[in-house]
Amino acid sequence: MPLSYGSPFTVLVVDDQEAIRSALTLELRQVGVQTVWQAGSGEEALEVFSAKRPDLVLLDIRMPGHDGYWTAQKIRDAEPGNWTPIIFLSGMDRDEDLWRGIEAGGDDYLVKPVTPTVLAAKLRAMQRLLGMQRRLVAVTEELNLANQKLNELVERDPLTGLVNRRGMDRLLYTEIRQAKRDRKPLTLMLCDIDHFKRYNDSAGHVEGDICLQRISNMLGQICKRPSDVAARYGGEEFALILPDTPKSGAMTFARALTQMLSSLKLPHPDSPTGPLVTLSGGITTCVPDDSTSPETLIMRADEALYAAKAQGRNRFFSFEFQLDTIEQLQG
Ligand SMILES: Nc1nc2c(ncn2[C@@H]2O[C@H](COP(=O)(O)OP(=O)(O)OP(=O)(O)O)[C@@H](O)[C@H]2O)c(=O)[nH]1
Repeated sequence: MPLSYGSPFTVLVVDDQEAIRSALTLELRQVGVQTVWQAGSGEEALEVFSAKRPDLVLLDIRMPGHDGYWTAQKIRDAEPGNWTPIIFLSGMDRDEDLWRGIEAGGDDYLVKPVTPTVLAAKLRAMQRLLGMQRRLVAVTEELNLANQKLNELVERDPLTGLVNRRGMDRLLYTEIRQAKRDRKPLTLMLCDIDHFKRYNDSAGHVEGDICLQRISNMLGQICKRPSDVAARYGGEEFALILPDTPKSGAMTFARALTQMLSSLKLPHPDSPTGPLVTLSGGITTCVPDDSTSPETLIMRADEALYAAKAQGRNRFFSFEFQLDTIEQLQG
């Protein structure tokens, strides 16, 4: 009685004797296999295998030229990480022959002649294994995807959608190493919304959250290069990691950022600095060496931020440049 294979099941029959190939093909068709490909040698088997990717290989051992052991080994080499069941069909019935077949990469070993019932039973068993292997691959892929998503979520700030502190720490570490390798300048900016406590106290926390989201959108937009990163560093503090950005470029970037923010005209309900939401920022730029660490960069940027606040807020300051964005405009 023909077996039902659910999805189409394809078999490659490899035997140097045409009569055996034809007889096996007939038997396979009788037990319900829709597609059977044939190959008369090891080399031909490899060609057909690569082109057709059958679900199962029935492989003769003794063939002129390359034998079945060689062919099985080559098939295994041709599909790293994959598995196509290989059943050896041979007239050799010693235990050592069976052992060698399994060692060479075969999954089962049948002694010719094989009755249709035995062949059907073996096909059924291999098909079951193949189904399990495919499910395993699918589940592994799903798991990898879920892990990837989870990692992304773990490094995302839910309120603003920016990279969070955890992600920033990882990326900063990576970028320091990269910049050190490339001997390229790396800039870190820490920015802080001015008088944000007063904003919250006056407009309420919900409005405060919306303000944080608007600033985050703007920071995300201004980071145009794929390697630039905008992160939410803390409550109302943000960090920008700008690879391959020298001191002068960092100041230009900070000026553009300030202009973009002022063009947004976000009202601040209670700021001594003015009627609009403003940012202060600390900038540090260096070509990292062995002494550079995320901590040292963050500390330097934080000190510069403190200086920007002390100089009157609504400006970005860089110790390396010894200028803030206001002085630079005036100069
Ligand atoms: N709405 C909202 N507020 C936050 C969030 N995280 C931190 N804050 C607020 O941000 C404010 C930060 O206040 P401070 O550190 O005193 O700084 P500031 O008022 O901005 O003053 P300066 O930085 O000196 O200009 C606090 O009132 C926090 O409650 C948040 O997720 N949502």
